[in-house]
Amino acid sequence: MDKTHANSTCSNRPDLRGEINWIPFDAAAFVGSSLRFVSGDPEGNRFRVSYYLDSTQHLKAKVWFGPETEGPPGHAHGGAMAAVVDEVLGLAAWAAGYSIVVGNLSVSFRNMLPLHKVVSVETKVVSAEGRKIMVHGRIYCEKTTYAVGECLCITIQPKNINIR
Ligand SMILES: CCCCC/C=C\C/C=C\C/C=C\C/C=C\CCCC(=O)SCCNC(=O)CCNC(=O)[C@H](O)C(C)(C)COP(=O)(O)OP(=O)(O)OC[C@H]1O[C@@H](n2cnc3c(N)ncnc32)[C@H](O)[C@@H]1OP(=O)(O)O
Repeated sequence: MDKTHANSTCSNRPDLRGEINWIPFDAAAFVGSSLRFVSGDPEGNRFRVSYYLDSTQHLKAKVWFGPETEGPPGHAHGGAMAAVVDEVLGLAAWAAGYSIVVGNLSVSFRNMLPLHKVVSVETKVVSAEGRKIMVHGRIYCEKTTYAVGECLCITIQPKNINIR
C-alpha cells in the first residue's frame, strides 16, 4: 500500500454532514458554476466542501483538506486555508444578499491543520456600511481554531456579473 495513505482516512469518504439544525445550502445553484477553485471538485484530493445555513441563517461549511492541500509535511498549506476562508466568507456575504467581490482578506494561522481532516468554517456578517461589508469567520474543529479570517467585501453591480 502507498505509505502516504496507509494510516489516513483518504480512501474513505470524508464525513461532511452538517451539525444538528444546519440546513444544506446549494452554493452552485445560488451563485452558478464559476465557484470552482475550492468547492468545485467533490471527488477530488484537494478540498471537499459542503455548505449549510445554521438556525440563525449564518453560512457554515464542512471542509475536508485532502493530500493535495499539503504545505508543511502532513499539514495544510497556509494558502489552502486562506483560499477556504476567501471562498466561504465571500460566499457568506452573497448568501446574506450582497453582490460582492473580496477587497481585502486577513488570515491568522493559529494551529497547523493535519491533512485528511474534516473541519468546520463559521461565518458572520458583522457590518455593512455603504459598499463595505465586513465578514468574520474561522476554521475550527471542536476546541481547536486553525485560522481566523476578516474579510472586507465590496459590493459591485450585479449586472456586471455573468453568473453561469
Ligand atoms: C469570484 C468572485 C465573484 C465574481 C463574480 C462572479 C460571479 C458572481 C456569482 C457568484 C459569486 C459568488 C460567490 C463568490 C464568493 C467568493 C469568491 C471568492 C472571493 C473572491 O476571491 S473575489 C475575487 C478577488 N477579488 C478581486 O478580484 C477584487 C479586485 N478588486 C476590484 O475589483 C476593485 O478594487 C473593487 C470592486 C474591490 C473596488 O473597486 P471600485 O472601483 O468598484 O470601488 P472603489 O475602489 O472606489 O472602492 C469603494 C470603497 O471600498 C474601499 N475599498 C476598495 N477596496 C478596498 C480594499 N482592498 N481595502 C480597503 N478598502 C477598500 C474604497 O476605499 C472605497 O471606500 P470609500 O467609499 O470609503 O472611499
